[in-house]
Amino acid sequence: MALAGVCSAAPLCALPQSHSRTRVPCSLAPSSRSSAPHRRRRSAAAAAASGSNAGGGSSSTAAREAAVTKDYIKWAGEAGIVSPKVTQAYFGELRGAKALDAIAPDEIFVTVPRGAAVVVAPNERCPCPDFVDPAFYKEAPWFVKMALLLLWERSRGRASPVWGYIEQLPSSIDTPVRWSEAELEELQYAPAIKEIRQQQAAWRQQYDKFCAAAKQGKHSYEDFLWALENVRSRAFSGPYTGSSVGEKARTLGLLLAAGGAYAAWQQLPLEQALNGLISVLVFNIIYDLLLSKKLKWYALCPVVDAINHSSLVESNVEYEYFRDQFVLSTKSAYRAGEQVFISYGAQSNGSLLQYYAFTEPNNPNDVYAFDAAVGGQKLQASLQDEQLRTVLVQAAEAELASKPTSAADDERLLQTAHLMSPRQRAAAEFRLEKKRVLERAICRSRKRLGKQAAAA
Ligand SMILES: C[S@@+](CC[C@H](N)C(=O)[O-])C[C@H]1O[C@@H](n2cnc3c(N)ncnc32)[C@H](O)[C@@H]1O
Repeated sequence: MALAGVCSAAPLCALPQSHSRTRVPCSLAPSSRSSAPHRRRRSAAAAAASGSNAGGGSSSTAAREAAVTKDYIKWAGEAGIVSPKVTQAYFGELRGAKALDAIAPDEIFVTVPRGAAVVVAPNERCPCPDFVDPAFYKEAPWFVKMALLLLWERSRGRASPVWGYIEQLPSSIDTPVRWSEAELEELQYAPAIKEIRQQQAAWRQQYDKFCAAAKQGKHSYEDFLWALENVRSRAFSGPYTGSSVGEKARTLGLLLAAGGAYAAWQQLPLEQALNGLISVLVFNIIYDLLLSKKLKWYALCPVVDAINHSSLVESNVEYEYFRDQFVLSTKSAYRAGEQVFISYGAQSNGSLLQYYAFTEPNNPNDVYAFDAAVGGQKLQASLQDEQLRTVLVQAAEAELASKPTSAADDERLLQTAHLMSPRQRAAAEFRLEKKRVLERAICRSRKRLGKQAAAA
């Protein structure tokens, strides 16, 4: 899931009202209805307790999962997370969040203090220099930094402030980064296969670098994947707003102490020295809010990230600057007992499969990219609308015809999905949706061509 764009629900000039809701929106970094291979993704703790990673439906597994959920809820409360209207629940095989009470549109129903989240901020010093070489941390991309933080926090066990969160994370997500070449080919979609191959190579490279930079113990590639997959399927990002007000207040305390000493030394009236210091502080805050929007920060927000995706809903994860907390609201209303959804952003099925391991049926953000050359001829920029459309329709039809299976074949296969491996099933769902995107585009274009011909 990526944290989004622009700033603040409250106007920036509202700065002096330091308890106004100055918020910065976030979105889930690069979405129940699909049947992803990892649908029943047990928590690391539940899997460890049974000594296996495979999903299972036994009553002892259910009991362990219930215990993990109970621990998680307890931990969340102690960490200051406020979410009285939602709880973790299973919807078939898929874990998600259930409304315990009616949730109104725009109501804030989850509040997560920054201290209960795992955060990567720009230019921040490596928080775990005993765990990994800070030089590697500094140069690593944000998702590797966050994966390192997860591994570090996990290694601390109950001493970690986020142990309750880490315990309930899925033990494995089985995104296509783990798939073999033959399994990837089943996707029947070249752009996705290419991206996943690149990701496989890049993650391996990062792992090798991590092994060289690790200062504590040995870490398997499986451990590294666990962390990266959780990060890529759960993190939010947003415009960076600088250090929190709490940190600013501590800085102010130091400045005041220094200011007092300075005033004494210079024989200046204390007030005058403090005025200067306070304006420095205000300037810093204004600077953070106004100028640092382009810098991004990333957060794993417990409870918020327990909620599944639907591209049919609108939701907001925002950071309240002055309260130093993340808050969640949606534009939808939910009744008690219903599954709650949020949006991870406008993501195509390519990115949903690659990072979240599922495909959303009828995803309005799905696209189909292909090389539109027909009969060896490249498209001419000078083609008129109608000609262009005709060529595109032909190219799209040729593309569909080139597939090893038709949409009807895939639909038939999926009728007996229980006979397929989870990866085969995920691949079939994905390629069927891609074919539907092409078919809809062809159908629309043919209609338009028909109208144009009738009008001529
Ligand atoms: C942010 S987590 C959401 C909570 C997660 N289901 C859990 O058990 O912790 C994102 C993951 O949830 C699953 N997920 C979210 N929305 C889904 C959907 N609409 N259909 C299937 N799986 C979904 C995917 O496995 C995805 O990687």
